[in-house]
Amino acid sequence: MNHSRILLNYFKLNWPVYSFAILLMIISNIDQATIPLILGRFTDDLQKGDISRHAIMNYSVLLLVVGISYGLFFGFGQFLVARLGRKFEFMIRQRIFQKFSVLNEHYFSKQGMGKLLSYVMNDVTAVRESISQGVNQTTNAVFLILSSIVMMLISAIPVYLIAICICPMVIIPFIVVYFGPQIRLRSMQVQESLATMTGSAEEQLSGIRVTKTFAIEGLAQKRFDETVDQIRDAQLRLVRMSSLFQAILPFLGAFSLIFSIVLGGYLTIKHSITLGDFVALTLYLRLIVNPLQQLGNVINTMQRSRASLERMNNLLEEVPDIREAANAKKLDTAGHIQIRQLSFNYPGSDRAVLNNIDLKIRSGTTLGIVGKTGSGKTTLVKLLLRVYESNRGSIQFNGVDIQDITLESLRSRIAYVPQDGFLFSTTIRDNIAFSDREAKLEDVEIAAQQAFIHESILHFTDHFETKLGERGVTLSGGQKQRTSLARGLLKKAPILILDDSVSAVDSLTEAAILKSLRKLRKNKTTLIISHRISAVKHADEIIVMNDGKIVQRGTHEQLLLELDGEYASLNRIQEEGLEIG
Ligand SMILES: Nc1ncnc2c1ncn2[C@@H]1O[C@H](COP(=O)(O)OP(=O)(O)OP(=O)(O)O)[C@@H](O)[C@H]1O
Repeated sequence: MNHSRILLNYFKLNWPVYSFAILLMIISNIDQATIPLILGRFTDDLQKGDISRHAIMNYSVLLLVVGISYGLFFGFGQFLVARLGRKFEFMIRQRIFQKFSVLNEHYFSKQGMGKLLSYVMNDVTAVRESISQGVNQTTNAVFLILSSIVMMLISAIPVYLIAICICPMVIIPFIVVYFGPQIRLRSMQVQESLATMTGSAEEQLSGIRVTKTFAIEGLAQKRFDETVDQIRDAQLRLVRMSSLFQAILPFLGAFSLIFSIVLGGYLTIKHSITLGDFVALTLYLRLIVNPLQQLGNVINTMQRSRASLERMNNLLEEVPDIREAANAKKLDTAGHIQIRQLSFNYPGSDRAVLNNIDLKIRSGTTLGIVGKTGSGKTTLVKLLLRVYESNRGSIQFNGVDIQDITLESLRSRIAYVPQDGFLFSTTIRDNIAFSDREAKLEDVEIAAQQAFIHESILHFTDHFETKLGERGVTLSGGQKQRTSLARGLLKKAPILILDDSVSAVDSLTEAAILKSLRKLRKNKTTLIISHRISAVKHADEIIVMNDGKIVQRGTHEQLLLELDGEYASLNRIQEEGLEIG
């Protein structure tokens, strides 16, 4: 896999601006490389003693022109490169987010939110910095070194003297080859530990309420501290290695200068070169040390960002587990839902969560699903929504296999109300009108009435415009569930799935909601998952699930007749408060 492809594509797309910026920087470096030459000539003129006021003036103006033009060219070139870097950052963040929206639940549960946040924040920034610094500093360094060498050759400094003085710096590429991979490995460890810390911070903050009620802030702190310690250790290992690498470069530069004063000084005394040449030579060598160090910096940054680039690239190339078939069709009518011999295990697990499920949900009927926790009820719904998919057995909507239906049309035909419906930090109205941002306030109000949350909303100062979340109102568990239910009802989908959606609501309100739903969903397909018999007893059919299998099916009355059955036991406990058999 070519990890640099994202960068290459970006460079290809923006090559005119990059070329122009690089040209500006090349000119600025040529400018800068003339300074030692000018100072060398000035020294020679000074030594000859025939320097006039006019000549001093000329040298001054020349240096001023060089300084100003250097500043202009260099500044504008750098600005263009930095701007392109920011554009890259912006574009990649958008692409990553687009990718997140097509990836499936399995990917998110496998990766963890903290890691994914770290991709969006740390990795993208690391790559952007490496592009900007890479282009700026590499261009500067390479062209300053080249122009300096050319200028030295143009002057009367003997080639052998230049070669000897530059000799110690030739070792630099070998040092880079030695240090590069080690720096890369250590920087990968830093990025990994940063991601772990972000994940831990995210988890600790999300669970802060639980932590506080259990009074275990100390334990939470300890867990977080461990991740910070990991970062510190990884950072220190990286800093040690990079500092050693960075220190060797100027050290070699100092060697070059020693050579120049020993050999150059000797040649000056012998009058083989002029004092001006000697001054120019030392100035050039000084001038070259910085760009060489810059090259080191660039290599360091590049090595560091390679790991980030690799992760970003892997993410962008991640193929969603669930994809639409090329010839997928829109689901026009939801129709009957037919499930045949459906079995399923979650990716990476060999435990069958669903086992040979055979079920027909006739269009316009209500199906009740009960069963112990972990018996596979929610999993069945996830397969109906194609959040996960199984290759054992089949699901058909209106006679069409689920895999031949477009994901958008499938999911827009189903309104799913989970037990813990997530509410966004926006207004109550926006939360309810989630599936249709253009919905009229009137429709939002009707949905709220149907979910029996309307009255509570009117108690808030801003009514439906009340903000929820961080800087807004916090709803109770039951209010949250009813808001989430209103969101599902507003969708007016042909299929409604309530997954334990009113479990946090008091019994009286629950009964009222269910009664109103029966009217509302008359002749519309509805699936009600619940632990309470009262929620499903009016359903046209009820299935009882146990360990991934349907162990009983029938109407409420039929199931009650099976006295030894799970359903009758559950009913006895709930209705009559009796112990199981
Ligand atoms: N993403 C997942 N990865 C692996 N296993 C999972 C995943 N989600 C659920 N499971 C497992 O699948 C089994 C069935 O879970 P499911 O959520 O379908 O049960 P449920 O009947 O809806 O339970 P409840 O009544 O408590 O909501 C459980 O053992 C659960 O641990």
